[in-house]
Amino acid sequence: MKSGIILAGGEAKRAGGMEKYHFSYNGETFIDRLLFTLKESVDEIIIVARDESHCQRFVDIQGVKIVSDIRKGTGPVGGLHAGIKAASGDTLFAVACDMPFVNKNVIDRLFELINDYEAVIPCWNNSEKDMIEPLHAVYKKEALEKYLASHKSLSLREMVKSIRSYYLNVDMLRDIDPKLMTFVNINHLEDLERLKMGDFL
Ligand SMILES: Nc1nc2c(ncn2[C@@H]2O[C@H](COP(=O)(O)OP(=O)(O)OP(=O)(O)O)[C@@H](O)[C@H]2O)c(=O)[nH]1
Repeated sequence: MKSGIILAGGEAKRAGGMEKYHFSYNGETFIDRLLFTLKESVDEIIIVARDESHCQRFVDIQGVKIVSDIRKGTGPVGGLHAGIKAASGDTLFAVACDMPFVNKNVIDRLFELINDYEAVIPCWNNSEKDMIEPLHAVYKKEALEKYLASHKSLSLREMVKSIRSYYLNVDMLRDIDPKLMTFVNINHLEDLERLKMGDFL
């Protein structure tokens, strides 16, 4: 069984404390766009809010589990921790809520490639960016549980290092997402303006 975990907490300092999941593109909120896409690829969806009162913002959404951080203030990895505890799937797609163009075919490809690995993490190996995409990645729940249970202070980077990951060069996804729009993420209000101007398209 596959789970999708949407991380919706955090402080969004770079976006002036706004709720990034509620940003919109083409009249659709980011969270609605994500839910629409994830429903096609996973068997259950979990939204991880920052705390109980933040959970209330999502209660009208049908057919999803809503949980909040247990280890509060620990960033995205804390959100993952709470999401994993609630997940019934053995494999999961973890995604940030600030990604408006997440692509179903890309998610399916990441799930297909996991085989005996503990994670499939897209990575940029070129001049555009030199980074990995752990918040648009597929993980085996068991591997994350092991890390999270045995570490008092949580670090996404450390977690990723400690598991057996397949780092998938993003160029391998261009056949299904030529401009790699799936990885666009909106962290700053200026990014949102650029999105509205069509800069990312
Ligand atoms: N549940 C939960 N989600 C988080 C937490 N921190 C970040 N996120 C989510 O993880 C994703 C990536 O977050 P970042 O952009 O790194 O951090 P942020 O707090 O949203 O933004 P900045 O304050 O600008 O760094 C986003 O979808 C956030 O909503 C957290 O502590 N708990």
